[in-house]
Amino acid sequence: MAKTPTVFIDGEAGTTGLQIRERLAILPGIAVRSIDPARRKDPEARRALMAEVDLVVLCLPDEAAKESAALAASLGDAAPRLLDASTAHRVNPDWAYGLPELTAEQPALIAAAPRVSNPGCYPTGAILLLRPLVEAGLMPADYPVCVNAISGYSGGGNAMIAEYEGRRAPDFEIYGLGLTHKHVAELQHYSGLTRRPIFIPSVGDYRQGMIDSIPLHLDTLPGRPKPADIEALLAARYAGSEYVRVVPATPKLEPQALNNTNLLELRVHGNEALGQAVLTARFDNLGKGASGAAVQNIGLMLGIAVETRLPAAAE
Ligand SMILES: NC(=O)C1=CN([C@@H]2O[C@H](COP(=O)(O)OP(=O)(O)OC[C@H]3O[C@@H](n4cnc5c(N)ncnc54)[C@H](OP(=O)(O)O)[C@@H]3O)[C@@H](O)[C@H]2O)C=CC1
Ligand SMILES: CC(=O)N[C@@H](CCC(=O)OP(=O)(O)O)C(=O)O
Repeated sequence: MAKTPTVFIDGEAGTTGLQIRERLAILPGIAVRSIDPARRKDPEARRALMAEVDLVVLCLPDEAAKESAALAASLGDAAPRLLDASTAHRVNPDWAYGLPELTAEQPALIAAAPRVSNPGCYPTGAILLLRPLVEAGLMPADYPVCVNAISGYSGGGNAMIAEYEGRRAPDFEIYGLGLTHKHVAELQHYSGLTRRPIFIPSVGDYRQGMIDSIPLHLDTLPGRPKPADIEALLAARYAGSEYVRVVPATPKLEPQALNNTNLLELRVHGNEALGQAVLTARFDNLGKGASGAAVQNIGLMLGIAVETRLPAAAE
């Protein structure tokens, strides 16, 4: 009988790590190995456990993720495969980008890669909206894109959760107004844009759920497409996708409807007479934006079927 693959989640007590652990706990095809909590930041203890497992999932701040990747590399031939949930390696060509829906080839690249970087929450939705348009020539690569987004406060990890749940944070705020948010690099790179997009995130007083929205003046696009043309392009691109769905436009949209799932909905809200449209992507920042996506990638990397929903949502 084939050996059950083993996984160590480095950072399993954090927001993302905990949700990956909960999802993996119900899978019979994977054995999760945990570190002694007292030694969870001890490099030697982490390195020793890395040597014993097939796959390490990094759910750490960027600097700690880089340190962990170096610890794994120091094991040479005994190094485990890595899946990094942080921002540290997302545009590093030595790491596969863990967005299986990016291209037809991406699932096979992820399945074979020694190192995979899980995408950022905000870029996941924006890339899935933009890349097909750029590839089809419907949007020029140098188009001046603006992405607005809202996240639940769990997107800021344990520190932001404590601020909101301790009533020490505003009900709503926009941020990243220096225009240098850490997600812009991967958003631009994997969308295929040559001009740096403007990205304006915001966070509200609710735990989880995310919407990216991208306004378009259709008369500035080649061929002046109608909203229905864009919707048809996206629908054809994601036909048959297990998790990404193109669904009808709605006059209003709230961000929490897909929580605890790995689903992502794309919409084209448009007004043909005005020549304007807004593209939206709705998903769970902790689901397809983090832990659900990580479990999807773990399934591809280990070649096993996985359940990407949280156990409560799967009932
Ligand atoms: N939350 C989200 O929606 C998303 C998060 N991510 C990314 O996932 C990663 C983890 O984020 P998140 O779970 O939100 O963060 P949290 O702050 O909730 O968790 C991080 C965990 O890492 C631990 N940790 C910190 N430094 C070390 C270290 N040197 N060695 C071992 N453990 C360490 C922390 O312990 P302690 O608290 O004791 O310091 C904590 O348990 C980040 O890179 C984040 O950017 C990605 C997508 C979405
Ligand atoms: C609300 C909030 O603060 N969100 C975080 C993004 C979530 C995150 O940490 O994302 P990645 O690890 O995927 O890059 C932020 O804007 O920095």
